[in-house]
Amino acid sequence: MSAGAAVDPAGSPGADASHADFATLFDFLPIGAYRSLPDGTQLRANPALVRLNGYRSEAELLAAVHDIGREWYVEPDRRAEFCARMERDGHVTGFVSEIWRHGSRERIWISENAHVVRDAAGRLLFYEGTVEEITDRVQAQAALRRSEEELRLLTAQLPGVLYRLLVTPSGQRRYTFVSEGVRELCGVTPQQVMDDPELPLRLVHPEDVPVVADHLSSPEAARRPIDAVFRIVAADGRVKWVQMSSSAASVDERGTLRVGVMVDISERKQAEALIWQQANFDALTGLPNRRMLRDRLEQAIRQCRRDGSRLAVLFVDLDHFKQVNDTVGHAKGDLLLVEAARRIVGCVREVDTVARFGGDEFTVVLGGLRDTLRAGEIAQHIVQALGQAYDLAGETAFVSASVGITLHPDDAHDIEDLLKYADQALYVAKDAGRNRVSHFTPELQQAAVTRSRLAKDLRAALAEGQLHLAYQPIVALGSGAVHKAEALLRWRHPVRGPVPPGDFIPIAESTGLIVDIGDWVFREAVRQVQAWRARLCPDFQLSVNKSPVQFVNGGGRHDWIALLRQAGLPGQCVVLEITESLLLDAASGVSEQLLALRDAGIGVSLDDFGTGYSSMAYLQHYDIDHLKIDQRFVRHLGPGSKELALCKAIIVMAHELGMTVIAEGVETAAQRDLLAAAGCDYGQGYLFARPMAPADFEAWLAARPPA
Ligand SMILES: Nc1nc2c(ncn2[C@@H]2O[C@H](COP(=O)(O)OP(=O)(O)OP(=O)(O)O)[C@@H](O)[C@H]2O)c(=O)[nH]1
Repeated sequence: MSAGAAVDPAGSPGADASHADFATLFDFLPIGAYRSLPDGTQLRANPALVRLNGYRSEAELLAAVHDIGREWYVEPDRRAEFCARMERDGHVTGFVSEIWRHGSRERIWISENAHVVRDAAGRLLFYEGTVEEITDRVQAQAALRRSEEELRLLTAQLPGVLYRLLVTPSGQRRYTFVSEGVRELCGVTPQQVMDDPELPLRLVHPEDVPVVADHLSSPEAARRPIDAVFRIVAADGRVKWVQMSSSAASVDERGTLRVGVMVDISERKQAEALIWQQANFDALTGLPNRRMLRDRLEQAIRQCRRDGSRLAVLFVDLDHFKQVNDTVGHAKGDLLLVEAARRIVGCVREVDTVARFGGDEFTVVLGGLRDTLRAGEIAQHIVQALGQAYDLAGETAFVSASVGITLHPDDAHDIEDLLKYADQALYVAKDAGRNRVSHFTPELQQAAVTRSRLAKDLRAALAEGQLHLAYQPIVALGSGAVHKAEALLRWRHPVRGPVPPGDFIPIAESTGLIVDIGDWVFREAVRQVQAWRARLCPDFQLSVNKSPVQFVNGGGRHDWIALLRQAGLPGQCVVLEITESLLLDAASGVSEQLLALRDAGIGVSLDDFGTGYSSMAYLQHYDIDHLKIDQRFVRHLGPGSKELALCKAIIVMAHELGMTVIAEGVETAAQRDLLAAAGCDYGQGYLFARPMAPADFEAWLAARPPA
């Protein structure tokens, strides 16, 4: 474009009709068209170009414009560039520049197409071209760029990756925005992803490709929302868990525009894995815990149903493990548990489950059993393995184990029953002396039901006055005098009648009821001894049994010594009968409690002597007043018998240690005479009398010849 009007724009006078046609086109073109000289002189401008420049007529424009190069382009260099290209190429296409709207000096954007027009001799005549105003387009693009930049800045600090993805109707994918977070998450740049839309797919962990591929399967799939969790392998090789959520933001003829976000959830996954591990496995031994055991057992039962095989559940419990803790300490106790777990695992196949059920109890599930005898063999093997010496950080310890076995489907079908029955079988193994294997039988279940009913009834028995004491005399063998008796607990069940003590006392002990019952027994005995001291003999003495359970937690709820004091009775009026097993328990403060009894003058009698551990060290260590020789020795007494030799030895030893001796279960005069001859102080048994109600006791005593 340039000033001046030297050249007739339509050509020489007499131009033909085709020129006139061109002139029409020129005038009505919706975009600007011009002719100018390389020096910037404007020759012609069509009405559209006149308007573009803010003039009313071509003449006005041509008169106003002098040098298009200097007057038009905002960047003066643009004209030089334009001319250089025209000279070099003979044309320019889509040449975009910012210019001044000539008439108003307003800045606008244009796009030019132009070419050089030469004469037949090749001499340059003029430039000819079109000008289209594209200000709106350029501004829209600039606005878009600005908003993209804003988006980039805004999202640069966000954890994870934000992206915009165009999926064309033919399924082609193009990322139109990827946030900076992709560097941190995937180790690639946003530009790399935008240049190579397949790159993100190549980062998906090979095993998780199906998770993602499903969403790419079709253009329809591209419109569905995605919420997927999968792994990626970042550019540096690190595997990360990511969660990707994306949905279609718009759908038009260009395709589906999706917006999405992908965040790193590796830490959450790790925490979940840890929580799962802690929820399902035992921290000490690493074995499945009770909860996981249930899952495994469920699976094993399903397998049995499918293939008709059987399974065995083994409850393995260490014997007297409490003593191990008490002797070597809890930390070494832990080492033993870990080693025990290892040994049990070593006894079974890899497909079997070994779980820690709790404390010192393990559960083994042997699946796919064809031969159920195998379960017993494995159980024996476990007992044997656990019975070997343990090296606990330099200290050697021994422990035995008991095992209860139950079978599916033979004994039970569901998990609850299987676990319950295995526990019942274990109870039997423990009861029979430990260090052994016991199988569940239906009778066990019956016995367990009876036990649980009795436990329920026993709670009511105390409140409802169903308990009472029977008294068995303890006779001085030398003189025949009776100044002592043992108070024995009896239960008359309203429906069952008398329940043997051997049936209900273990229940009272295992349920803790023995503490309340024991207190009642003591008070009742004190009341009785007070009465008999007044009526029968001023130094009458009653023995009362005290179970080891009553020594736990400081010895029960009531202070027996204070009770005696309140009754105005001396400690000497009662003797507490304890068992040897109590003395094994060094940790329960037994020693202190026994000392307190002695200080109060209450005698202590060691019951069933000779049947348990019978360690001489206990006799030396504790203050024991009386030894009761167990009836098993007395029953087989005969002249020259081993039992007689043992009784004699016990009597001599006890006397040497300052104790008196009472023989239990004396049933015949011969036994009485042998014991008396051996120096035994007292005898108790059916020969003299059975346990009796107080009135019967008094009548019996009254009927005896005086000592
Ligand atoms: N060292 C250690 N001891 C534990 C752990 N869990 C439980 N125990 C102890 O294990 C003992 C389990 O006692 P029980 O099974 O009731 O009794 P026991 O002494 O083994 O005797 P029986 O089972 O009747 O033969 C208790 O003394 C618990 O304190 C543990 O994680 N570590």
